[in-house]
Amino acid sequence: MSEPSAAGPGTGGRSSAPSVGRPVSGVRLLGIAATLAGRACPLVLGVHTVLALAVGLVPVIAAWLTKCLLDGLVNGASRRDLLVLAAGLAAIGLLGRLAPHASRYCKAEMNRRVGLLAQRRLFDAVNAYTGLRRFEDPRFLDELRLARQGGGSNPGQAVDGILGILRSATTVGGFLVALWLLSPWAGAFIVMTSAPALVAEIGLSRRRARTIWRVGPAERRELFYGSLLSSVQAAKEVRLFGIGDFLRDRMIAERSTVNVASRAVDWRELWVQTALGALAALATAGGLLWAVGAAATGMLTVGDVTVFAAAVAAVQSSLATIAADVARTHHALVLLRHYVAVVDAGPDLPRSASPRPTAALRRGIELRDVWFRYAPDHPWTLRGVDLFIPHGTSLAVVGRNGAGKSTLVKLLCRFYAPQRGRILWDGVDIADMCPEELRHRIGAVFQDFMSYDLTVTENIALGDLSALGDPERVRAAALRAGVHDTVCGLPRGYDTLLSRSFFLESDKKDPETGIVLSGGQAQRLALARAFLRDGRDLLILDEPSAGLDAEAEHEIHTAIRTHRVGRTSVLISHRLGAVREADLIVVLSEGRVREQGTHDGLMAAGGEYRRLFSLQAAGYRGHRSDEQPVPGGTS
Ligand SMILES: Nc1ncnc2c1ncn2[C@@H]1O[C@H](COP(=O)(O)OP(=O)(O)OP(=O)(O)O)[C@@H](O)[C@H]1O
Repeated sequence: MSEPSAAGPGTGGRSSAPSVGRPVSGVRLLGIAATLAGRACPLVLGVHTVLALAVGLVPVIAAWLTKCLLDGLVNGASRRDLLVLAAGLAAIGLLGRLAPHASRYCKAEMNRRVGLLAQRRLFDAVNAYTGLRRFEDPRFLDELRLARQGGGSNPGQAVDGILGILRSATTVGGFLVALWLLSPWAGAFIVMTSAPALVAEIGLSRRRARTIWRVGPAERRELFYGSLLSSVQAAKEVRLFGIGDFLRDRMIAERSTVNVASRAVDWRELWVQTALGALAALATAGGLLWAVGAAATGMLTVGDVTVFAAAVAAVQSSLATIAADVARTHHALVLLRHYVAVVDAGPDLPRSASPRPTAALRRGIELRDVWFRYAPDHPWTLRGVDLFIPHGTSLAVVGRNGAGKSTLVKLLCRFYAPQRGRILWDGVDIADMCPEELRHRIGAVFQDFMSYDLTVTENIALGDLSALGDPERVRAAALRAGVHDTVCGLPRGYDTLLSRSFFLESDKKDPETGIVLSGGQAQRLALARAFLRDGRDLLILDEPSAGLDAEAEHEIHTAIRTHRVGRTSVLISHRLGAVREADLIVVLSEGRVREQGTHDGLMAAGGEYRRLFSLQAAGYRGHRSDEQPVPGGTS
């Protein structure tokens, strides 16, 4: 078959680079934040809103009652009226004292509940990505990092910011009405001198958000170098090669880049806010001079001057608070955009609108002219692979590093979609199936298998969660993978935690709090996890014995052979001795099927397989492969 010219004729468009959401307007973001808060805690949100209004009105009512009381005292009002005013002032004072505490509690509770819901939705969305592409896209990883950073708190902060604006706006509105009653010009003057703060703060907040996004890659690299310097996996090489200082310097260089950017924002904030503060102070002084002058000429009463002084201070501080809240809300909304981008990104692989059911495998799996590359600017990894894996047979895939073996099994699991060609499960394109159903029918050990910081039982049972409450099944899988005896020797057997990360300082020396397995032992656990998925239609084993000693490898391959009998399996291994009993051996080279057949057939054919096999066999015997070639099929 000829090489496809672009990323995608036919099915090609399926695996083009993922797009992460569309631009989202601020209003929509606000709506999303409010909806999250409304869903997570409607009652708390309601109470918080009422309290915001009440707290906003308290200073206005208090100032007006004070004015009435003072004017009443000066003008000789009745004792009863004065007492009513004093009682009103006391009640408002009490409300002013208590409401902020209740408001703070509501805010914290709202943040907790909204954060929980937002995190759940974020990871629901992440779990819904069926492919792997997004996790390899640096831009998406930045979005995800910022979404995780702010996803828990930003929706709540945005709503709280809006309530803060509502609270301050109530205060400003109330005092403006009061000022307007005293002198409309005074009100206008105060607003005009305070408004620039709003505009400036919004500008500053935009700049800060842009900076956070711009320094994202540098922060990621800093984290990467930092984790290398502190990870146990890297510690050996870091020390042996003496690269600690080199990595530290790179980490510091990244931090310095971030610091330069954030310092520039802080510096701008400093002088803008200083200028605004000076302007506000001048306006206050000017306003007070005018009020005192007006009182001296009898234009204002003593009470009026009190209201005016309170209003000037309150309007200025409330407008400054509004500016800060607008900035805070804007900042939270800008970061919320990353959360929404991840949540709204949609499927990363095309899904059939009406998926075909994935029935138990009967005939076999066929790859028909499969072409695949990881990105449009990458070379082809698979180039027109044609292959049939009959049901109930074992297929071994061999080939040199980078030949495309692991890629082939990743396509079988539909972690990626081929740009051209089809993979058929009993004649049905797996692209037309539900990926979850397809994967339910597959058991696998991947080359880069996982070790989880969980107990032994959990590490195995993750292969099939229904086994979590079934110790017998877990034990049987461990026995088959040859790790049962090791587990029995652990401090808490199958309940032993396979991590030293979660202990308290006081338990530091207690091995019962957790242990670390050797690489080979961990690999056996991964194998047990795959064996637990007994009865699945396809078993994939990508280098399942790479980390094992010779005896363990022999044992494991015997167990795998027994397990594979009558089952459809794909085994990738560089140890050719381990694959010779496969029903079909395929040699991949540069993304193409070079040879296929049984061990005997391929040895007799005298091609690449025979060359590789002879090379390994000679290596074991200690002489050169070209001195004594291995007789076909018998070595
Ligand atoms: N996630 C990825 N993104 C980009 N390129 C990749 C990715 N994974 C693999 N490749 C490239 O695809 C090619 C085939 O890789 P693959 O892992 O399939 O080879 P392999 O035959 O399994 O090799 P090995 O024997 O070393 O495990 C390599 O050139 C590799 O660099």
